[in-house]
Amino acid sequence: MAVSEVEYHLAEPQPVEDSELEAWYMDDLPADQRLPHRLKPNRPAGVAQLRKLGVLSWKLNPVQYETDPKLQAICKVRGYSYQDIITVSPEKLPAYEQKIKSFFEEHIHTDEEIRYILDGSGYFDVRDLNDAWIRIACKAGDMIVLPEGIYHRFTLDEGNYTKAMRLFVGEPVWTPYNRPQDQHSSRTKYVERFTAGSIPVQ
Ligand SMILES: CSCCC(=O)/C(O)=C/O
Ligand SMILES: [Fe+2]
Repeated sequence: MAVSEVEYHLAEPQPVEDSELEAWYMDDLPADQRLPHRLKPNRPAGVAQLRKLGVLSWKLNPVQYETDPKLQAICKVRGYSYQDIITVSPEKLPAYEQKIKSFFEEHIHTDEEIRYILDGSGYFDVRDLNDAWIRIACKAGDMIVLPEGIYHRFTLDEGNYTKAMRLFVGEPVWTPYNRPQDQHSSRTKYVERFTAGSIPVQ
């Protein structure tokens, strides 16, 4: 079905100037992965910077996720035809220890990673173009898209609980390809799209 102008408008990612998403450069101390790992002093990473890495974000109302016209417009415009809900917590996630370990292994995917936090919170870490870690704090209402080929990982924070919608174009493929993947076609495509001088693609 054709996308209307209203739907295009609703589906636009958060303008960088009024985004509430908080992100910062990480220290590399070997403490619990669920701690914030902020540098001292803190070095924030703005949404404008995340956009240059191809990371998109929206602020949605998680209370109305089943009927939200904005979420519906994003799905229509971007072709997200698949949705499911995952609860990440020691009590609710089968094979919790194994899964949490694999989420935190640095990896890429052959497609976008699209997550909408419905409840709780957690951290998505992404590598910037100089290979430094940026930690993105996601809480209820935050929807983010990590582009194909970006090195990333996920951890719960100290709240130990997140409930997230996973979205996908077509049949989902969750396979992580752990680093190093520098010759993988998804990685080389990412590097070509986002290295300095290139124009970020939405
Ligand atoms: C909050 S969803 C769990 C993390 C995940 O699905 C993933 O693929 C991390 O890279
Ligand atoms: Fe992932």
